[in-house]
Amino acid sequence: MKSLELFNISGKVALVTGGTHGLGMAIATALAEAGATLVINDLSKEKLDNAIAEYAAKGIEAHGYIFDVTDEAAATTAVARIAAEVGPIDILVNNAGIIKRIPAAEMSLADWQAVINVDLTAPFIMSKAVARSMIERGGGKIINMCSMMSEVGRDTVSAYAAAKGGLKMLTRNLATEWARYNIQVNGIGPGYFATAQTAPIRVNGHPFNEFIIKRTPAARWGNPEDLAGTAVFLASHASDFVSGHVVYVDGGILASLGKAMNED
Ligand SMILES: NC(=O)c1ccc[n+]([C@@H]2O[C@H](COP(=O)([O-])OP(=O)(O)OC[C@H]3O[C@@H](n4cnc5c(N)ncnc54)[C@H](O)[C@@H]3O)[C@@H](O)[C@H]2O)c1
Ligand SMILES: O=C(O)[C@H](O)[C@@H](O)[C@H](O)[C@H](O)CO
Repeated sequence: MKSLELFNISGKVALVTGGTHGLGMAIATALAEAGATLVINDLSKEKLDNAIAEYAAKGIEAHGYIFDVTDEAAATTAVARIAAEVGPIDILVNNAGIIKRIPAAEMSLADWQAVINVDLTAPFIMSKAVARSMIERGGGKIINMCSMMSEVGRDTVSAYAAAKGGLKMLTRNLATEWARYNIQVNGIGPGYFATAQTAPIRVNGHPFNEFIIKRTPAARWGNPEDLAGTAVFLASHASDFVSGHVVYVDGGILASLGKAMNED
């Protein structure tokens, strides 16, 4: 295979959970542009309908399925329906995620568990739901959406950091168990990206907004499209001997200690 052909994923079925907007939509768009048949999921019909129209405007046909990724029975049923109606899933992107920014000492157990359920337990549920068919068919690709918080902490995001750190280790463990079946399990660790999730801390004049621009060596927020190349790489034959890694797409944040106040 010639090198660029390695990135062609024509004929593959890709499911992007929570793929109705933001980072999920950017990744899903990249996978569809590289040839994949696109399936997206989210919690509401309204979100799916809006997203399907947005994909259609880009010339992409997206198949939408409503289910909660934390509900094992619903997720397993949906994966079987997708296999019957669209085709068995070759590429799973565990993208659906939530964050609750609450100081640890004030966080309720219910809030903690909600974050762990969506950000850590659901990727386990979804990976398990697709694995048997991938094993039977000789391989597959699983991509987990990790975070800067897979590596470092920050005030107010203890549950999110625990989940995303756990997701990095789930990635390594599933990679270990399933490499023998030609299933590659990897993660993408986005730095700080301009999406709805970061909207509350991205407003002009907000100290965190200034901090991120200063703290990121590339001196900007990421645009969702910055993830496209990494997503296609990890979904394609180009990464067939790459497993258990998290690729950080962060404008250099993790490589850098940052600057002191007077070092501008
Ligand atoms: N935005 C960033 O800067 C950033 C950085 C690093 C990692 N991430 C991660 O990337 C992923 C996508 O981020 P985003 O900013 O686009 O998020 P987002 O909140 O904009 O979108 C996530 C989607 O997941 C859906 N979802 C939530 N719970 C669900 C459930 N139980 N079942 C099905 N769908 C559910 C939501 O409805 C939403 O549409 C998340 O996992 C997030 O933690 C985001
Ligand atoms: O409050 C926060 O610090 C942010 O929301 C992060 O958690 C990012 O969304 C992202 O996951 C970083 O990689």
